Amino acid sequence: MFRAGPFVADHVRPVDPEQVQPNGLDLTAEAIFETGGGRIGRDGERIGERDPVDPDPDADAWRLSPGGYILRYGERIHIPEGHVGFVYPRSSLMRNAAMLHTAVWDAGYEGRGEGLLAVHEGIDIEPDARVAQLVLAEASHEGTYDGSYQGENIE
Ligand SMILES: O=c1ccn([C@H]2C[C@H](O)[C@@H](COP(=O)(O)OP(=O)(O)OP(=O)(O)O)O2)c(=O)[nH]1
Repeated sequence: MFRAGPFVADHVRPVDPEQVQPNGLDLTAEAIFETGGGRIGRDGERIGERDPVDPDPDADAWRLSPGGYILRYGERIHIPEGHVGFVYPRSSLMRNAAMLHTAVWDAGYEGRGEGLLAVHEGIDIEPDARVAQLVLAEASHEGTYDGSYQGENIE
């Protein structure tokens, strides 16, 4: 069973009331990076160097041309035990021919995670704008997340 938005909100900080949705919680864009040069190996992986994209001060927005970017969410997310998380793009993002590609959010994970922002036609995104939605589904699991991204981007 997927949990309601207010339950998801209890596991995310900070949260503004307008982020709480019927079935999940909207996530905001905190930073956007260009990247490249990573490697996925049989026994490990290397994440490519990050180059932050600066917002255009005149437009008060990241002015993104077509390409792939890493987007970091502004919220600290904790996936509670007994659950698994999924992130979807806001449909407004998708309707502007941009997409967030995401992976599985494991029980026990805590951090400010990231997604792959694919821009197909060019788009302006304002810093701290809502771009995605986190949903939590009840799930059985063996153990909890203890990988290299545990606690990422938390001061
Ligand atoms: O779109 C996503 C999906 C997941 N995560 C976070 C939560 C998840 O628990 C963690 C690790 O994800 P995953 O297990 O898929 O990563 P991995 O590459 O297999 O790393 P590890 O070896 O640490 O499991 O990254 C994100 O930031 N973005």
